[in-house]
Amino acid sequence: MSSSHPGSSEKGLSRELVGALNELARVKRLLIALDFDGTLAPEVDDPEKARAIPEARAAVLRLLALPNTRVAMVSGRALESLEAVTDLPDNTLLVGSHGVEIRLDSDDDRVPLDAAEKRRVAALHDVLDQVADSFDQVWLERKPLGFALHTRLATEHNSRVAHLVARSEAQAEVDDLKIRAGKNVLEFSVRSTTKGEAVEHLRGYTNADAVFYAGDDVTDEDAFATLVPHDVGLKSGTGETLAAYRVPGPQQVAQVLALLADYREGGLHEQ
Ligand SMILES: O=P(O)(O)OC[C@H]1O[C@H](O[C@H]2O[C@H](CO)[C@@H](O)[C@H](O)[C@H]2O)[C@H](O)[C@@H](O)[C@@H]1O
Repeated sequence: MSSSHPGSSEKGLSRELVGALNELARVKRLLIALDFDGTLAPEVDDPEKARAIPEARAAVLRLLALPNTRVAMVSGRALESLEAVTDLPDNTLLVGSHGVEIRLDSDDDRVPLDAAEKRRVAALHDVLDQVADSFDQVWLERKPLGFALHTRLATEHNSRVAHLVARSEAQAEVDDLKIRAGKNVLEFSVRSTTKGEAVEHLRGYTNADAVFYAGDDVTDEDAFATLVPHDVGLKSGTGETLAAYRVPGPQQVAQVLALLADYREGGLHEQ
């Protein structure tokens, strides 16, 4: 099948990836699960200003309109932040805080914080707030169950030391923390859900026959690890990965999604 939608093409994509997308598009029920930052949206200094590139947004909207096709955003962001930056229709499934917060078709699945978790979040805040205050251009993003210590604009030295200090002081004060290193960020959570568990949950919820997952960061590897033959994993950018396919960044992720939409629309036309 060749591409038919204006703007979408197979150019520059490997033959293997194009073949895998063509196969994937033929399954009855398809789940397309997507990381946001670094995958659909280029990285920017202010997380609130991140937006999907127009081509990625257009492809996601096409996929959302297709029958038997569900689209999920799976992010480390707090759900509220993810809703704001993605600004997608209500039929988009949303997973925030690396799987802790989930918005499905009806009421969300968020598990409220118990008293002990609230105390641990407060203790974590006290420690990390002090660390952030001690370093130039290091700041703290609050999430329902933890914090992200951002060091994007700090010097390499300050970033490294801030991460080391934050990690050791947080672990000394708060038990059983989940700590994740991401791109210019160190994330702390009092619950340890992963994107892998989130994708498994979504696979069951949508009764998907196959899953497409795209992501760029270390935390996306938990999701890639859950993929089975017939699924397709796409790594955006550099770094080690379990994904079978790789593209340089959001522009090519958008191209892949547009092609998948082409193939899926074509297949449904034929039915
Ligand atoms: O799982 P993701 O959707 O990739 O979210 C991971 C983190 O993304 C955000 O931080 C990253 O993107 C920012 C905007 O481009 C950038 O300024 C920062 O350096 C990156 O680490 C978000 O702020 C975090 O909460 C997410 O966990």
